[in-house]
Amino acid sequence: MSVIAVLGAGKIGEALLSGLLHGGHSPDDLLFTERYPARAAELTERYGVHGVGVADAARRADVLVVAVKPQDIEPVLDELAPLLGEESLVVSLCAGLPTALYERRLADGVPVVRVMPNTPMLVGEAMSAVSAGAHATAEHIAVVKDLLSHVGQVVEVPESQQDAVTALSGSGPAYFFYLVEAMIDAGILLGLPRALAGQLIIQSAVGAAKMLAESDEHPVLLREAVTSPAGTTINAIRELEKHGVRAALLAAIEAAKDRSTELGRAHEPRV
Ligand SMILES: NC(=O)C1=CN([C@@H]2O[C@H](COP(=O)(O)OP(=O)(O)OC[C@H]3O[C@@H](n4cnc5c(N)ncnc54)[C@H](OP(=O)(O)O)[C@@H]3O)[C@@H](O)[C@H]2O)C=CC1
Ligand SMILES: O=C(O)[C@@H]1CCC=N1
Repeated sequence: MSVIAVLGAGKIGEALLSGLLHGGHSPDDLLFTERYPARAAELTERYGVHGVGVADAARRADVLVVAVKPQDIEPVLDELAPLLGEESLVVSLCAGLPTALYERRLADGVPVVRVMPNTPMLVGEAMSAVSAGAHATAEHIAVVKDLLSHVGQVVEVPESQQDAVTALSGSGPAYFFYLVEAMIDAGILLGLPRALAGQLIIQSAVGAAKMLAESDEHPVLLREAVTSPAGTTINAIRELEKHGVRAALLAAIEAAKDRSTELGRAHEPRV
């Protein structure tokens, strides 16, 4: 099995380590780098995976997964540049950062695959989208797809769609958590105990997600089946429409896509 090093084991890096371990990877085949020794020690204790320096990771790993914040990428590229060659495989999870950035900064021919995953990776339910950079072959894509298939579903998309994917599925779990949080608050408003409101809404979300995943029916039809004539649901839907919730979602997701594009532009060469 290939050795995988996660550079920057924060929220998504840790989710990947945890997901891969749950998916059957051995801790001996995983490495990570972290800036602070206390964070590294915490991860080693939690997962039995070893923290190493970037040079060690580059030497020992077959696949280097970059999971630092886009704003922190420059020093990581400086460190990696003299260490990697065509036999390496770099996988970037960073929102907005194009494969061309890595290709400009790393040695000629280093293959790079851009991936947008999401945090349900922690429970083996990630949605990941992969795109090949200029030097990544079908074999590199197959390696990355296989890796990510241990922690959820994987699709391949043209890199030109990655900012939109980031706004939809990369950030997507946050929108659902936000809705659940607001709906639990509605339960509180109606006088229910918080624990009960939480149970009612979370199980409704799980059930609705399962129906969406397992039935062939369009979400509109699933919603219509809940919306009885002159019943309760239509009163709620009228309020959602009145408050522009659909338009708010369109605008919110467009704003997330714009930010992803902006994060990439921040690293374009100055002319
Ligand atoms: N969170 C999410 O849901 C998703 C995030 N992503 C992408 O993943 C990347 C990471 O995001 P997220 O996990 O949320 O962010 P975090 O800040 O939680 O994780 C980044 C980690 O990288 C560490 N780090 C920074 N620089 C270095 C370095 N030079 N060497 C080693 N470690 C370093 C940070 O340490 P320190 O804390 O000390 O700064 C931190 O632990 C981003 O690019 C983001 O766009 C993609 C999909 C989903
Ligand atoms: O908010 C962010 O920038 C990252 C990328 C997608 C999800 N979280």
